[in-house]
Amino acid sequence: MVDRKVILTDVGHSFDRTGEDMLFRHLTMTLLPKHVYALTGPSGSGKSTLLSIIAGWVTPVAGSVERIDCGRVCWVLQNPHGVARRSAIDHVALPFIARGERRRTAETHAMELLEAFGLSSLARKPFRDLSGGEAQRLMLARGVASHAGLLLVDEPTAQLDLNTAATVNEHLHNLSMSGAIVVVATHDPRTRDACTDLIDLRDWQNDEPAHATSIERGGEHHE
Ligand SMILES: Nc1ncnc2c1ncn2[C@@H]1O[C@H](COP(=O)(O)OP(=O)(O)OP(=O)(O)O)[C@@H](O)[C@H]1O
Repeated sequence: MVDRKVILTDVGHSFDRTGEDMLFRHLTMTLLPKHVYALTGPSGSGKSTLLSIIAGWVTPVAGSVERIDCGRVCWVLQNPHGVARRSAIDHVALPFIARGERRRTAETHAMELLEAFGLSSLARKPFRDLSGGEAQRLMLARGVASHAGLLLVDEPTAQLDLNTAATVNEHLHNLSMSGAIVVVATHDPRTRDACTDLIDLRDWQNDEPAHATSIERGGEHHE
């Protein structure tokens, strides 16, 4: 875990076969644990694409990505998929059971996480009955349960009220402090401000190399 990092070197991507219409280019940075990276940019600028590149699911047309000691990669989608008939608690207990815990202990641990994410009253509800925001928080709880080393989150607070959004942001921070690398694609200024570092894709649309900036709590950011 000490050496966990993702190294992006001169990364660029285009879905255009000619490679002329690059979404971003020359993206060079190292992502580290204990940081929460806000990935911002206008709709269509390539945030989800960059998350897929960081996860290793898309190969960039330019540059390279090295994932060192990242362990389990967990992706929390905006509209996550679960097992329709399985209960919320089952979704979170499963990673504990997979690591050898007895069901009862796993359910106790899962319940603690459901409480932390404001979902304890929904524990026995089947996944198909959860709202979009509830389903997404459930998947974040599952990400924590599965000890993800690299957590990629798409718009975690878009569908949430202020208090729940603040709780989710706090958990993303806690997760990063426990040793995970967390990257959050977001349009929400509150979520951006709750992150430690900013990757604004608008900075990477030109030929000149840019860099990630760190964010001061309270909204201002500096280099
Ligand atoms: N598999 C694909 N093939 C072709 N074009 C794609 C593919 N995936 C995404 N694109 C295009 O690439 C661009 C970037 O898409 P992406 O989903 O990464 O943007 P985004 O910044 O996450 O957008 P939003 O904020 O709206 O979610 C868009 O124009 C999209 O249509």
